[in-house]
Amino acid sequence: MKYEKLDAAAIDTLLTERRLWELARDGAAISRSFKFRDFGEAFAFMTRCALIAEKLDHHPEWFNVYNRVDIVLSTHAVSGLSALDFKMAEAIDRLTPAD
Ligand SMILES: C[C@H](O)[C@H](O)[C@H]1CNC2=NC(N)=NC(=O)C2=N1
Repeated sequence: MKYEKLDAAAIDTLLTERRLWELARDGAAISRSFKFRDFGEAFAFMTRCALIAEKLDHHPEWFNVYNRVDIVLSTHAVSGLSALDFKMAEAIDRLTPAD
């Protein structure tokens, strides 16, 4: 397996570098919500996320309504979090100004 399941201590450490994300699903995922001016901006953001997802071969679970995008990251192959989720979160954070 290329990416292994992270333990709670490793997750805690990585979360300190990813302040805008929070643990979800009992520690099996991380999540962050985004708000944009309108649907066009939200969808443009999702398009950029999709390109990252394809590049990393790691795909978000997400929900969009109008200007809101909720993202949940989890590694299905390990039924929990792997380093790839944090790599993806970091890349997504770089798309948006810190809010
Ligand atoms: C075959 C392919 O590499 C796998 O199915 C990838 C695709 N994208 C993925 N995305 C996520 N979030 N978790 C996975 O385990 C995963 N696996």
